[in-house]
Amino acid sequence: MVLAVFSCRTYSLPHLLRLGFLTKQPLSLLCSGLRIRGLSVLCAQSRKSENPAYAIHRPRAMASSSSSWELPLVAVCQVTSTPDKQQNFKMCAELVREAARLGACLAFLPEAFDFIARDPAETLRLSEPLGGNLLEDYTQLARECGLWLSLGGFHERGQDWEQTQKIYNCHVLLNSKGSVVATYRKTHLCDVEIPGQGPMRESNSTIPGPSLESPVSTPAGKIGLAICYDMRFPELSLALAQAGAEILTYPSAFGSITGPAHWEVLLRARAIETQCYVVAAAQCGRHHEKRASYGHSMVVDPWGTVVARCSEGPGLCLARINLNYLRQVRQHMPVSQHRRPDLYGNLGNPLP
Ligand SMILES: O=C(O)CNC(=O)[C@H](CS)NC(=O)CCC(=O)C(=O)O
Repeated sequence: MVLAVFSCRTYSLPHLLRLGFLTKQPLSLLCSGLRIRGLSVLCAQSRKSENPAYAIHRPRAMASSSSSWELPLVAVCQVTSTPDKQQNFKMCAELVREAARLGACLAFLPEAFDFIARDPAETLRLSEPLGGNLLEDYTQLARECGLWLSLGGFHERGQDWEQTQKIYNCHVLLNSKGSVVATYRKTHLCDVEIPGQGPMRESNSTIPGPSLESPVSTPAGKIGLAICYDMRFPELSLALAQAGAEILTYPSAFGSITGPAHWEVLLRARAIETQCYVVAAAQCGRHHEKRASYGHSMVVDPWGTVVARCSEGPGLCLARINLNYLRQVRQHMPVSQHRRPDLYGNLGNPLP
């Protein structure tokens, strides 16, 4: 059951359908709702998913803002990657197409959306260069759907593959024409041993990226790129915010022990201290015998409120990005002007 409140506005039928509401609504109710001017219309939608394999969590209706429907809508996709690349693409493509149908201008996929392998040797074997078949498939998907894609962590064979035989964990941003607009290679690698979670030795297969990327303008706002474990380093998020980021992204494959303890706290802290939106698409469920992820993809607003979230299983959630709200938060509490680099130095090097 999804509730949507339309307040004090008249919407065209195609607009509503593009927003994804009312698609399963009896036409009579749909039309009666549309005819009423200057009134709030409350629509209850019970949506029996044709595909019970994943869940859709729609944005909360923003009854107080009559213009909220014009704000950019973003979709956060949650999947369970396995070593089967084709199957993973199928699942991701299905969610991206659903995101486009619901009116999203940008869809976020998690770290390791391409695959999660059983060991470093398999990771290296399955990896591809940016110019490979998998990225070509995503280029076509972005074009077909007409939306931007944040591909949260691609196992990339870089230019140095022949010498190093190691890869980069590369966050790729595609525009709606399928062109690569930006790449960021994960700079903090996750080499940790948490009791009960199984050791993570990312550096066995992966080289740390050499630099941060300047935030990128998208239809939803200026996006600062990061990946998963990077969220534990507030210096990085402050550097991105200082360089103009309005949305920070942390596509992730968070562990099942650190997840319940740290995931939401870290994401909300990054949002509050930078006064940015934070978007975190996550892996969920069991990838193979040896590995599982926490899920709970979410969008946090610049005040620290979780405005959209998935639960444990595959699916997507949606949120609207309101940059006026972001500016208000920054105006009311101008923390960036109160910083004291004379006491603790500049946090993070300035970006180019
Ligand atoms: O392995 C791959 O194929 C892709 N890379 C990952 O999944 C990485 C390294 S193992 N995972 C994390 O960074 C989890 C961090 C985490 O769980 C925490 O910070 O608590």
